[in-house]
Amino acid sequence: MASPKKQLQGLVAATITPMTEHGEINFSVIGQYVDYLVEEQGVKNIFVNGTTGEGLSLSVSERRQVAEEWVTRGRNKLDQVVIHVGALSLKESQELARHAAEIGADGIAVIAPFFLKPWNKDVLINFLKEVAAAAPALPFYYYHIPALTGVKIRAEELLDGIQDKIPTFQGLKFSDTDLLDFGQCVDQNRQRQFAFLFGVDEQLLSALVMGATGAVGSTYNYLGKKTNQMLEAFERKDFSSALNHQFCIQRFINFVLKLGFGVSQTKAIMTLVSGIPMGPPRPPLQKASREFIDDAKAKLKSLGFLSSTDLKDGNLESYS
Ligand SMILES: CC(=O)N[C@H](C=O)[C@@H](O)[C@H](O)[C@H](O)CO
Ligand SMILES: CC(=O)C(=O)O
Repeated sequence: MASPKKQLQGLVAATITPMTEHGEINFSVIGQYVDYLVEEQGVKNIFVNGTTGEGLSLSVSERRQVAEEWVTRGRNKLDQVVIHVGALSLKESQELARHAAEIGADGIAVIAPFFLKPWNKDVLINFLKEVAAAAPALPFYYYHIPALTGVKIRAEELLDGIQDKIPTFQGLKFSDTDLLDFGQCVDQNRQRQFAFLFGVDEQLLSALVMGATGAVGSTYNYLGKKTNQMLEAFERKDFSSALNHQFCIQRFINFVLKLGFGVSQTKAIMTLVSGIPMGPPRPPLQKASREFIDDAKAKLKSLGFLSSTDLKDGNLESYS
């Protein structure tokens, strides 16, 4: 069993993998990035090499280096560093799990393999179990993201009896809008000290009502402060303020979703708000358009997420 650790709570930023204009990983800005999250956004947990981090577009060697850099730079600054180690190859996934343990990460997360897919709960559990066993001292999180993996096995079903199979199981990152499934995960596991981490940032308040203990998301990179205000309002049972904060966040996310929003756009927005150059995404993804950036910038400004002194356009010069 994993050593009883402090439960993963509050906001977890799904980190972006910064890249150079030539498509190589830009390790040099990760130190600054850690400081930015902690000092400017009040976010002290990270989720590395996930969807936002283009984890599945990196080589195994790159994933190891990225994980190591975040753990090193985050030491004594971050509370927890969770590494996503999911891969299509069980061997690769196990290698990454072992590596996460070696470098002193605080946990590992795994998505369902999405090419040759598990067709039922037991088959999926078996795969996850083999990965978890490669890092027997690390808390294990299942990353449920059916829209991207195509694996629609309900999380509620998966969690039923999971600790018997995976003794290090510690929680769920739930990136889906099915609040019945999410609520039942919480309801049926109340006796257990699991972390229930919600992954749809624009609906977090509803998930808090349903029992979420934290959240992992891309927007906490740059809307962490605002989202923390929502969490605080919820804590003190000031639901009308909490709702106002959620609506404000929704106005931004709704706006960008309509323009077309994904990892590329997240990289551009983070560059704009933090001033730290995130660079382009890796193919098949393509850089966000100049038009997207102009529109997003105007929206961020009008919602008060970007003060005019924050504008660090220099880093966006390569967008055209
Ligand atoms: C599919 C995806 O990347 N989801 C992210 C995390 O799970 C979220 O943080 C979204 O980016 C966010 O909720 C906006 O839709
Ligand atoms: C959003 C998220 O959790 C991810 O990028 O994996």
